[in-house]
Amino acid sequence: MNPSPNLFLVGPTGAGKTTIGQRLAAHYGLPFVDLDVEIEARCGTTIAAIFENEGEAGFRARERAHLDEFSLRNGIVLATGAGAVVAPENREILMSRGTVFMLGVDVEEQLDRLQHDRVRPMIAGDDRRGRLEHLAHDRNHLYEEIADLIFRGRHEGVDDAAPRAIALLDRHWKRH
Ligand SMILES: Nc1ncnc2c1ncn2[C@@H]1O[C@H](COP(=O)(O)OP(=O)(O)O)[C@@H](O)[C@H]1O
Ligand SMILES: O=C(O)C1=C[C@@H](OP(=O)(O)O)[C@@H](O)[C@H](O)C1
Ligand SMILES: [Mg+2]
Repeated sequence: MNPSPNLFLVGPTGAGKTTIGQRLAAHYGLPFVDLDVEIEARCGTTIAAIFENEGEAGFRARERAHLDEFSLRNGIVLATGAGAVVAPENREILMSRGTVFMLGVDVEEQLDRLQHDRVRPMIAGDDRRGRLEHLAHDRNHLYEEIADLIFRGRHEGVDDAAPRAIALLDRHWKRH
């Protein structure tokens, strides 16, 4: 059972916050919220269009407001976007309002999983490898800093990853 109010998924793009998050929510019988989906629904447009029309700063402002709102719910599984941890106030919100579960993944695996993805603005354009390496350098230490527990992704399908993540969480909750 989940003794803490919320479960927050953080980690790099393509780590599986959205996909594994849904599996975790279904397993524990908790509502699932994906911050990016909520932002798109509320704004009536796509993340890519928000970046285009308002710049990254506009998206970050919306991300901050949505995180503040949804993290106040009780007993949800919430998938953040990979950049949500960059703002210190967001890290504070995540640490103080739930269990922070980091899903890790390395650049090689990200390139493989996201090879057909054309909608994520932070990795759009040339030199995707370089962009991912840069993001990893800037952000990985922030995920690790706020994480209550860390799941290390490997080259495996979601059907193998999800039960591993559940087993890790179960062990964590038994100890806390
Ligand atoms: N072992 C795995 N764990 C998580 N996602 C995986 C795995 N293997 C493949 N994928 C795929 O990687 C893609 C990116 O996952 P996604 O949930 O969108 O990541 P995030 O929300 O963290 O950016 C999805 O298409 C997902 O099906
Ligand atoms: O890396 C980032 O800053 C972003 C990651 C995306 O979420 P995923 O982590 O689900 O790709 C989404 O929030 C937005 O495109 C910005
Ligand atoms: Mg996602």
